[in-house]
Formats: sequence, C-alpha cells, structure tokens
Amino acid sequence: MLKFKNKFKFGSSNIDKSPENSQSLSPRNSTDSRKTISVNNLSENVGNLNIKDEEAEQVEEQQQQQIEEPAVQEIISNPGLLTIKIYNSNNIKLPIQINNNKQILNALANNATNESTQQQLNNSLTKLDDEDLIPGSISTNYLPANITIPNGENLIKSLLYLTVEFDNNVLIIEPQRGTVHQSTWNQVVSFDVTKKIGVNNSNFLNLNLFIRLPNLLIPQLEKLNNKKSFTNNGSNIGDLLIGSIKLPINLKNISNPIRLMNHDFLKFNNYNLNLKDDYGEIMLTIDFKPLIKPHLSIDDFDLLKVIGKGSFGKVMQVIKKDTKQIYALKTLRKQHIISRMEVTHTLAERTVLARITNPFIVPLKFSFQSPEKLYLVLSFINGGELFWHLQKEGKFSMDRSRFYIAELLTALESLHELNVIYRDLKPENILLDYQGHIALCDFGLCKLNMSNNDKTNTFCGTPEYLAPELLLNQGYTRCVDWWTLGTLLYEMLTGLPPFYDDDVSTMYRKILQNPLKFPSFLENTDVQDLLIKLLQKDPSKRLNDAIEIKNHNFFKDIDWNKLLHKNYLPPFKPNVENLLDTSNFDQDFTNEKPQDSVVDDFLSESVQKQFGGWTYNGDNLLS
Ligand SMILES: Nc1ncnc2c1ncn2[C@@H]1O[C@H](COP(=O)(O)OP(=O)(O)OP(=O)(O)O)[C@@H](O)[C@H]1O
Repeated sequence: MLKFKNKFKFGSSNIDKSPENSQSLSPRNSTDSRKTISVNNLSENVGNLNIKDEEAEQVEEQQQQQIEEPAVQEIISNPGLLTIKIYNSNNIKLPIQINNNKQILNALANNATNESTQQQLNNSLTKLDDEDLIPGSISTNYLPANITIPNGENLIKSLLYLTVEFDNNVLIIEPQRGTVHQSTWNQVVSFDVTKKIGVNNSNFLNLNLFIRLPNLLIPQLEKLNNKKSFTNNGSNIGDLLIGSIKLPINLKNISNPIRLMNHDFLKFNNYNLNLKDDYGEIMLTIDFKPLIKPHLSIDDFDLLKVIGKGSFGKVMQVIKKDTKQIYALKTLRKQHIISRMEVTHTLAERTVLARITNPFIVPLKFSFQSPEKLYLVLSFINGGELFWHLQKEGKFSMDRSRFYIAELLTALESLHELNVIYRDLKPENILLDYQGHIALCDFGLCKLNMSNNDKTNTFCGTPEYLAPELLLNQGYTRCVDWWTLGTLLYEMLTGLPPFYDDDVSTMYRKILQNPLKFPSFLENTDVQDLLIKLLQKDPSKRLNDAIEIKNHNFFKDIDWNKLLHKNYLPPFKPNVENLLDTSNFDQDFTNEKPQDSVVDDFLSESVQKQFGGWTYNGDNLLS
C-alpha cells in the first residue's frame, strides 16, 4: 500500500480561500490522503485572512474551556480495573444448519488440538447420519473449538472465538480446548475503567461469540438467508456470529474491591437475527478493583509499533504495562503546536474526547504530558481507515454506505449535543474497528461552545468537503457537518465527492455554483432525496437537525436504539486476527522502530501553562 500518510495542516500562506486563486491540492485520483486545512498554522504571511478574529476566537475559547464544565449526564463510575475470567462454555448451538461434508468434518476432527477432543469428535462422526444438512443445535458436536493447522508448524487456529468489549475497548480471546459445543477457555482479561463511562453502549460489557466456518460447510441457502449473520472479508472462511451477551455494569460509588459475578453462567442471544432461543452459555467471574495511578508517563507503556503520523507527532500501538491493555498512543510535540498556533485546537481535541461517550467515536482513556510533549491514550482501532477500504473498492453498496452514515450521524449528533462542531468529516478520519463498526478519530479541528445557531468564521476543513458558506466566508454554523455528511455519502456511493475536480479552484467554483448531479443508478431513490437535502448550498434550506435526518426515508429500516447498542452486524468485517494485528496499517509506518523520540525543546513557564488542563488519568473529567 503506497500511501502518503503524513497528513498536515496548513494555513493561508499555502491556501488562498478565494475560489479563483486556489492552488491545486491532493488530487482525488492519487493515493494521497487529503489534507486538512486550518487557518491557524500560519508560519509566514497571513494572506488576506483576518488573523485577529482567529486569535480572539482562540483566547475566547480558552477562557470558555476553563470556565465551562460539561453537563455530564452519563453514569460516572469510579476508576479502576475490571477483570473478567472466562472458564468454560456449554451447549453452544449454531443459528444455522451446516453442510454434512464428511471430508471437511473428518479433517477438522483429526486436527483438533488435543487427543481426547479428536477421539470424541471421531466417535460422534461415526454416528452421524447421511442427511445433507446438520441442524445448528447438534452441529457443534462435530466441530473442534480449535485446530492445529496441518503443515503449519504447530500453528493453532481457533474456530471459536469470543470478543469482550468494554467502553469501546475490545479484546479477542480463544478457547484452550474442547468442541464448539463445550469448550474450556480459562482466560483472563482486564480493562482500565476511567471515570467517564457513558450512556448508550459504554456501560455494558459486551460478549460476542463467533465461529470461523470453512465456506464448504456453509449451505448456499444459509448464506443467502443469513446474510445479516455472516461477515464477509473475502476469504474462504466465514465469520458467523453465534450469539451475544450484553451485561450492564454499574461501577458507581464502588470504593473497595468487589466481586460482581462469581462463576455465573450467562446465556447467549442472537439480537442480530432477532432470535429468541439461547445459543448456549458461558461461565464468568467479574471483579472490580478501584485504583488510580496519580500520574501516568510514557514509562507506563511498552511501545509496540508505529501505526500513523499526524501533524504534530506519531501514533503508536502500545501496551500498558500494568493492565496489559493495548492502546493507540498519539504524541504531539508542544513546540510544533505553539509554532503553528494550534493550542486551541489541540486542547479542544483533548476536551472533546474526554467528554464524549458515543460508541462510534474513538474513546480517550488517558492523557498526560512531559515538558516537551502531549500524549493521548486512545482505544486501539485496527480495522483500517475507511479511506483505504474505499480506495480499494472504488465505491460501496447502498446498504454499506447507509450503515456507515447512520453510525456517523449518531456520532455527529452527540457532538452537536455537546455544542461541538466536528468540521473535518472525511474517510481519512474514520476508522473501522475489528467488527467493521465506525470509530471517528482526529478531533483536531473541533469547535467548542457552538450552540444551535452560533456562527464561527475560521476557514478550515478539507478542500473536497468544504461547505459553500465556509468558502464564502459568511460565517457558518454546525450545519457544515451535515454538508460534509452528504459529501461523504455521495463519495461512498459514487467513488468521488460531488463537486470533485483535480483543480481546487475549479472545485471550489463548482461547490458554489454547479447543480448537484447524480449518476443514473441514484436517480429517483431515497438517497437522492436525502443528498439533495444535505447538499443544499444555502445552509438555511439544508436539513439541520439530526432527528430530521434520522427520520428520512433513506433510514426507514433502521432501529436507532439497536444501532446505538451496536446490535447491527456490520456489512463488512475487516481482516483482523487479534488486537496485536497491525496488518491494516501502512507498512511504511509499522516497519519503523517505535520510539518516543528525545527532543530538547525549551518552553517557558507561561507557554507550559497553556497546556495546564491536559492531564486526564481516568479520575478527573477535566482537570
Ligand atoms: N485510536 C486509534 N487507533 C488506531 N489508529 C489510529 C488511532 N488514532 C489514530 N490512528 C492512526 O493514526 C493516524 C493519524 O492520527 P490522527 O489523524 O488522529 O492524527 P492528526 O495529527 O490529528 O492527523 P491530521 O494531520 O490529519 O490532523 C490516523 O490516520 C490513523 O491511521
């Protein structure tokens, strides 16, 4: 994958906002990520922009940040460590029938990882009748939980696996031995609990049990009927969701270690298929230990891989030494932030991330600083950028586009509820998680304290996604986010943003003047109607309310509550082996040696003071 990932922001020294004079930027047909523009990073001359306004805005924002505490509606729990022990699973059934393909079943049985399972499976197989299909309720008796890959140098592959998710952090675990019907797991996982445990998805412990089924065992009919249950990543194995458990966890006011569950059995349901049966059970113990480490530092983490580069530093995959949790660590060099006048945007990113609790926004776990750098510890999301998937496939199907846009819509809605405008929606800032759900990242252009009709003037965004009112420098409201949502939907469906042109000045002119055109396959569809309403050049005529957009016919089949609980199975599952897997990241980065580079910048006390409220150790919402 050849991709120029070193995205950077630049100011009006590089860009003239008048449509006629703009220079050409990041053509869409190249593999470059499109660049975010922000008027703040003015290193040389400031062109024709009113820098005074921007400075005033920064000062005002900084003051407001210090004064205004968010209205926190979410459940607040004590920070600490949540530990889940998984012992065994019993009576697991599949929600589908499988092909009675003796050759494959025998091969799987003979490669079961331990001998007693091999014998047990072979015994069962001798009694299996010759019907073409095996019912889901008994099929698991003929499948091993894990196998040793033949000629794979003792490589073990699990057919069964469980994802354990808490506060948008996911761990993938595999059983030790047994059949799919009854397996021994004996696995322990831990989660760092921070104080911000929100509404919606994040105060649940979510367990999803999957099976990797060889395609030859999946009947054609089941593939068609159960499209919703299979996720497709193009390989010869289908990942089938067997069932889920959603367990509400309330850690409010717990100040001593406590056992929340003790060897209890929980039953799997299949919400996705709306099936009422249970699909077996799993035995768990759950413990919570309140603890706070007053100050985190880079020494609390082992650095594993470089996974990306941002404007001010690197993003690395790291492991937290005490809890063994994998995270993404974003480093930002203070000197760069100061010299590009990006303090406000940087603090806004940290503030928004610490406040927000939407399941489709990458959660911030901790933030800390050294004299030279700022650090953000985020959940590690490893399904790859939507940008990369879109480039690979050219465009997405209607269903797939609808799914992503629906999840993003709720993310933007929750930002707007906090009076935050996102301003930089584009496929480069959207990550897919291991299941294929959206995780919006990069909050470096957020604008805080923007209630419904408040206007701002800062010229920033990404050329292809700029709304007309922004180009006209007329001041703009949160409505720009709905324009960018429309642009993104159009790009997903057609492969290009609506007014795309290789030449940026022509593109700006088109955004301002050209009528919206549709390819024939979109004509007279619900999505065409929605796009027309989102891509209204006059913001006063644009759809301007998340509820109104949600109620549009294009989303008529979406149950928004089910969506918010992540109970829709994504239409596409990225290839992700486990949480250590970095194969969806650019090798140019992952081949780099992960290190926290030493810099000897000297910053005066008054400059350091500007970063005062940065630290977040899981106990404070805003320090
Ligand atoms: N939580 C995360 N999990 C996995 N990868 C991440 C995460 N956050 C960021 N990345 C990777 O690092 C890259 C850079 O991160 P990000 O976009 O936040 O940096 P930035 O400095 O704000 O970038 P920009 O210059 O575009 O504003 C992302 O494109 C993504 O590939």
